[in-house]
Amino acid sequence: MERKGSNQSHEEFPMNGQGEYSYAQNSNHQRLTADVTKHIIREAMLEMLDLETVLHNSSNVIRIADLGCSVGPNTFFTVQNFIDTVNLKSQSQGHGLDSLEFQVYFNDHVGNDFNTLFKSLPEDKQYYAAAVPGSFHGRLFPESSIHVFNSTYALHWLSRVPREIVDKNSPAYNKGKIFYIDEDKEVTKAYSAQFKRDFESFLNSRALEIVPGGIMSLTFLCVPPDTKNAFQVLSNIMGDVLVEMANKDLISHELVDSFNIPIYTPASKEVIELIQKNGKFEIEKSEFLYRLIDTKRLPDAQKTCMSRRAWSEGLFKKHFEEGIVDEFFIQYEKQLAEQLTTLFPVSDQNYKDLGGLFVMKRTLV
Ligand SMILES: C[S@@+](CC[C@H](N)C(=O)[O-])C[C@H]1O[C@@H](n2cnc3c(N)ncnc32)[C@H](O)[C@@H]1O
Ligand SMILES: [Mg+2]
Repeated sequence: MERKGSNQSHEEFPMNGQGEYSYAQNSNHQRLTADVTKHIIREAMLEMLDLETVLHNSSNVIRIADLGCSVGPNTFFTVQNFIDTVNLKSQSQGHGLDSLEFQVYFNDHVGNDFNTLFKSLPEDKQYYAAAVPGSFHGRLFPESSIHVFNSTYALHWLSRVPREIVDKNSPAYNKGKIFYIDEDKEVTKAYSAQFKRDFESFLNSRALEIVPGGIMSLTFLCVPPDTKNAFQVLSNIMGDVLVEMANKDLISHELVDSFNIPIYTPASKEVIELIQKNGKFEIEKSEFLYRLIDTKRLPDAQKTCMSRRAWSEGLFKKHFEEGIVDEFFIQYEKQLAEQLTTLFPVSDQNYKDLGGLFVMKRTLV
């Protein structure tokens, strides 16, 4: 049997597929983002997309891939927006609606619940659906085969926990914490370096797979300038709860020390620099989502806990004994109830729903 806590380099932590804590039932925030970004993506795409160029007179099939699609329903909504937009463009370029066919590839880790995803495909969908299992940090498609790439709320996942932060002899060893804080320069540096390696390899793979003139839209956690990193604050409260549980001998300190969340929330500047350094994509739009989403919602401890549980439960179950996971989330919700309104006063407009949207076009080669 796999030893608990021994597998920090393993990269796969799929969202919950079904039930009360499922991603489908606890991804409203991501859905809200999709609503907000829909029009920006559409506008940018109408501006940038040239069907004559991307189809290259070879076929009438448009291939769209959603990377890190999870189990739905958000991915269906996102994909439909791309199809509607391509159809609009097609009309305006005089192609006529009937001439185009759509192939949609749903990508996620092999362990993703693709059955749940495919069982809930919209009945009236206007595309052919296929699954593409595997990590988007590497190659997924043949060269020059995809016209539109999308990824929503997935690219902040690292391919692994950075080596240094679990190495007891490294200055970046993250003892007693499960995430980075900006003040801890060595740990932050290790996280940032891992993101850089991962994002570079993502961009290199996509640059090969997308056709010249193809469109890529990326939305993920990322920190606009001068903004409080709410994701970081909420993650470190998780760490405090674990340390508290270890102090009560419910889990071992060793297990807490070796546990780390493999997510990085880059600064928007870091992302833009990496795209520019890669040189294969021209950015048409970069927007910060915190300005766009309604910030008047009260922080709600239960909802916050549920939505974080939907994406993180797999991580916890893999590392700790399954029996303590419920107790952990009960304690976490209690802590959130005590701290949320003080940490994030409603009057503070600068912390919520941080994220970045980057819409770009593959340069012509
Ligand atoms: C928070 S969900 C987002 C789902 C959906 N895109 C949405 O907006 O609701 C993140 C998804 O990214 C997937 N993911 C993370 N890293 C990945 C990787 N390297 N390759 C493929 N999928 C990945 C996770 O398995 C998860 O299903
Ligand atoms: Mg740790």
